[in-house]
Amino acid sequence: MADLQLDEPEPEVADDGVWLTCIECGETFAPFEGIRYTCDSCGGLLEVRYADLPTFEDFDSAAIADGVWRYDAALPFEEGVSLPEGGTPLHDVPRLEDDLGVERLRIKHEGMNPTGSFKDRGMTVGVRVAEKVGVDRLACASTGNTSAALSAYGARADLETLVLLPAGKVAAGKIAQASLHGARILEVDGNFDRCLDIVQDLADRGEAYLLNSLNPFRLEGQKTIGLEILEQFHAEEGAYPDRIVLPVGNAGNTAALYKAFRELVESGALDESDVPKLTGVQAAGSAPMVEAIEEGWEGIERWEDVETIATAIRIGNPVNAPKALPGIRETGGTAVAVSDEEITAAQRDLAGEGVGVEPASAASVAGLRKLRHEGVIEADEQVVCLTTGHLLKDPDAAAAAGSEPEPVPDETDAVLDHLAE
Ligand SMILES: Cc1ncc(COP(=O)(O)O)c(C=O)c1O
Ligand SMILES: N[C@@H](CCOP(=O)(O)O)C(=O)O
Repeated sequence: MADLQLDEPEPEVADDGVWLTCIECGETFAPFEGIRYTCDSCGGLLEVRYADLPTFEDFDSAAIADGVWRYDAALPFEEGVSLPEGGTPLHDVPRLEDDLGVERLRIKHEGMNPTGSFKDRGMTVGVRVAEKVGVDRLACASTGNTSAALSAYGARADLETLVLLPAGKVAAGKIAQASLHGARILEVDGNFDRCLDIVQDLADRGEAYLLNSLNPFRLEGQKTIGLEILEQFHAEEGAYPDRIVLPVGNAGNTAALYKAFRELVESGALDESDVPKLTGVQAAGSAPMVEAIEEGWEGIERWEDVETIATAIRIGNPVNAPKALPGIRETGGTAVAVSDEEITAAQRDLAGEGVGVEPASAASVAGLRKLRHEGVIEADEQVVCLTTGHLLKDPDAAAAAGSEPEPVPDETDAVLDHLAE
């Protein structure tokens, strides 16, 4: 990794060893005074910085199952608004591992979080910050999972929650969650990126506290995915994974995992050579990050028209691209686009090993298959695929990918006859 950029001296604005730094111009800000999501001077993305960076010994609670707050030494607080979250399984998938022909394949299933996706890890920190800075209303744009998580954590904190969703493009389970947790749901006649434009406008006008991944505190919670993978994999396999393959939408996870690894390298806990290669997967119908990597561009170009069965990653303007593109490049990773057919096939592959995921999550395994086929990922690699959301999030996609129920009469003999057919 060329430039870790984490070694700046603690600025005067720091609060208890925590501050915000602009990744573009380096300006620093007090973390909890005033509300800002981007740099006042240049509009660049902000990153949370710490005077003390942790080593693995600082993660001292008893078990991985303790989840996000096991990693409080890497976070701005000792506790958050918690349901609780994290501590997700790292599944073995022996048949898929064999079929794909890699030395080791494990599945980090973030669908096992309280609202069924990794977003909970970000919200436990983000909603805690909302409490600290004292806001009346939380808001997000969402392809579904962010809204489900924000609604639940907003309800937990007893804060008003507003979610803006692209009309007709959000899976049923996610709308049901936002609805029952009591969020006000606005269905926008436009795609996710337009919803986020509007939420940013609302936030700039002081109408709501934005809790998309543009909010740097969200990514602090999501860092714990990377910390957990390293600890779990090392405990069970005796080494760190060579590569982490993950679906990419707004590119928050790619940015968050990269930051987790940079901080560990900076503290001396992780050797640079042990940092896993971050490998992003997008749906072919919404792949601006893949385009930027393939073309060698410094930044992405926004895609106005996006379409995919994986509605969670139907995103044409990934806001975290300035943090995530270096994450992919500096770790020696890559990015690949997969078709909807490849995504559905991977969803079936995972389900066949008992791991139920939504389409966007299956993109990681589809991407691994494609890169393995192309020889980019080699047979001797130890790989973790991140599956980001639970199968029940999108029951329609699951039913369409699965088998049809077979009608039978209510007689045992008739059932046996049917089975014998
Ligand atoms: C299920 C699921 N997978 C993957 C993603 C992409 O994650 P990121 O936006 O962090 O790239 C999202 C949302 O963006 C999601 O909801
Ligand atoms: N897939 C996301 C899109 C928004 O991502 P965020 O991480 O910026 O909140 C969703 O579930 O809405």
